[in-house]
Amino acid sequence: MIRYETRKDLMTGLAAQVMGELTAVLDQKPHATLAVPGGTTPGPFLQALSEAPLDWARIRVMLTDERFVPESSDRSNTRLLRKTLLVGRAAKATLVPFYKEADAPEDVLGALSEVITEALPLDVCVLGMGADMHTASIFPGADRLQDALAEDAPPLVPMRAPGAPEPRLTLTAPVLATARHLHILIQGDEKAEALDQARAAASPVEAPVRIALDAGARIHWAP
Ligand SMILES: O=C1O[C@H](COP(=O)(O)O)[C@@H](O)[C@H](O)[C@H]1O
Repeated sequence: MIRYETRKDLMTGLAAQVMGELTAVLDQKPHATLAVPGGTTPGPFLQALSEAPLDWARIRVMLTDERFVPESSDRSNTRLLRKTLLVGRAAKATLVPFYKEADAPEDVLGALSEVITEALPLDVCVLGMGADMHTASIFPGADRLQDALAEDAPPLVPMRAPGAPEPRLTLTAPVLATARHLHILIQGDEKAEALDQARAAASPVEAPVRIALDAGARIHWAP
């Protein structure tokens, strides 16, 4: 685990690492795909990354997961992305959509899966984690947990869980675990304790963040 002294150091330090990884990827191929989390943690990291001197026109940006709410909602991860990352230099990046208006995520699953699949595999993936050890929108006790963890899971699945107030769409374990560069971004003692609990857990069924831990993700933490 990389321990930063302050949350500011955490956000700028991770942004610098992601910038380095994206630079190396773009040296090797025409396009790079970056996946980032939503939620309450990553805002300052996304802001720091938006100023990185990268050839953003060659970068596709997607979320690791989305709450099934319109962008007008404060709970929209897409809204967070537009306000923090897709500004300044990074405004030239291509946003891979994770939401389309409909009654239920199942109604737009086919269309979204198509565009998301075209942008895979992930070159760089930054994941968040909840205190309940969920990552992306793969929650313990979720209705389609086993589907999302399966080796042959499709890239995207809808998810409903007791701890999630709205339905979700999430990237699945095979997509996350095969990202070329994989990071977990967390802060605070509660998350550090949850991570210890996940390390001790029997499997990703109990602690979905184990998908990333077992795949060798680098953990970035500050108090
Ligand atoms: O609901 C979500 O939760 C996780 C963790 O979010 P945080 O607010 O505890 O930082 C996040 O990684 C995920 O993208 C989001 O949809």
